[in-house]
Amino acid sequence: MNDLFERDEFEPSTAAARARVADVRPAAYARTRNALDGDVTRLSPYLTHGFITLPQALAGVLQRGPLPVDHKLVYEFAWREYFHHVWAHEGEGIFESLHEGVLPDAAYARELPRDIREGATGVPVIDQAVRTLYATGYLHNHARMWLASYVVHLRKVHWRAGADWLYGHLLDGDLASNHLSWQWVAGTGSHKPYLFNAENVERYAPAPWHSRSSVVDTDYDSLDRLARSPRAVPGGRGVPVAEPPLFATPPSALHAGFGAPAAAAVQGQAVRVLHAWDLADPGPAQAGQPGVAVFDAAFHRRWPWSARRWQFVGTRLQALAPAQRWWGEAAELLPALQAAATCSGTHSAHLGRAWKSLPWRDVPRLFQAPKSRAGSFSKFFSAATRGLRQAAELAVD
Ligand SMILES: Cc1cc2nc3c(=O)[nH]c(=O)nc-3n(C[C@H](O)[C@H](O)[C@H](O)COP(=O)(O)OP(=O)(O)OC[C@H]3O[C@@H](n4cnc5c(N)ncnc54)[C@H](O)[C@@H]3O)c2cc1C
Repeated sequence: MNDLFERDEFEPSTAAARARVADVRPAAYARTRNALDGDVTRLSPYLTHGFITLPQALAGVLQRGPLPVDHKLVYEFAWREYFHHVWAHEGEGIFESLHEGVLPDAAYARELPRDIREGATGVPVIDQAVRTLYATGYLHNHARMWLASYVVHLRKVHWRAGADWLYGHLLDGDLASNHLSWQWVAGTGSHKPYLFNAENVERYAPAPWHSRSSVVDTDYDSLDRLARSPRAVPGGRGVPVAEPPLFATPPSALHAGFGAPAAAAVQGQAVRVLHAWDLADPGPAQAGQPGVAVFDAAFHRRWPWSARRWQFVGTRLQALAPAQRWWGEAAELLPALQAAATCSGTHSAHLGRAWKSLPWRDVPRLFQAPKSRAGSFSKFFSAATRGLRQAAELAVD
């Protein structure tokens, strides 16, 4: 494995998130963002887990100079909100194909083959991506697109199997961005399949990723024919790497800090309710309020995480809610919170419907989304930026 991504240590603090914002160089971003060693922000774990919001991130970037509203960075921020807009309208529907892709759903296998999970396909770009994912919990957007395209269009594995696997290993795993991006690559959420070849990899990735003489070393017409044929290309026999385990409960080192909900501990107090998607510093109104961290066991049974992600989230929650970290079903956690005089916090769509009963504030949005479901990203973006010229005219914080 090359050491291109070894520097990707994600420290679970808002100082680290702010430092990443301070490092953003918008002109270089726009010019180089497609390259694996390009000037991307690596903000995604912090955005997913609510260390910082998109309005705050953009405000930080704009402190160093104005940007037009259609700047590439603003545009990429908008993808995140677009996917959440689609999730808000489609709900559980995002976990099914939004429409038929190049082949019917039944043409794809429902399990991810072992050689892909073990980074042993023999196609360097794929095996490098899997190793980087397991080593860092982060992948550049282009690497995610290559991986998803290979899984779906060449190996004929259903996008859902790939999406569930990738979600578990990412530090920034976000159900809307992840599952809808897989659908975009698969062509079930877009109008054509995303395909790539060895030449494309050579343009944007370092030498160890180059994949000449492999199945992707061909032209786009041939790739399109492969994508439209129900026959999978054969798997590989490369050198395997162990897939890190996923955990539906916090691994033992962290588990010690979690307890059953304890109504008596919050009786009559004003508390800040924290969860994995709201890891921001306390707002002015919350200063001095005790934090209660809640983990909804049903969510984690359905969506297990890597030890790295548990560590990232768990360490931060330990700092924010040193005394009360509750683990249980929503039906136990919510009644215990009712003992508090008031509860403040920020909602996340990752928490189930039951959690809507708390008096949360909504996640602050940068873009004013259209009321009805936008049929495409470009429709969403034009509706949300109509009449605006400068990024500063968005809802920056
Ligand atoms: C198959 C696949 C799976 C993905 N899964 C996730 C996921 O689970 N969580 C996640 O946050 N992103 C996901 N993405 C989107 C994108 O790859 C990551 O947001 C991006 O690579 C994160 O790195 P960055 O912060 O350096 O991005 P930058 O390029 O620096 O972009 C800045 C921010 O803009 C947003 N953004 C940029 N590109 C996209 C995009 N295509 N879609 C949505 N938001 C975007 C992210 O919040 C990102 O942090 C996925 C993309 C693909 C193709």
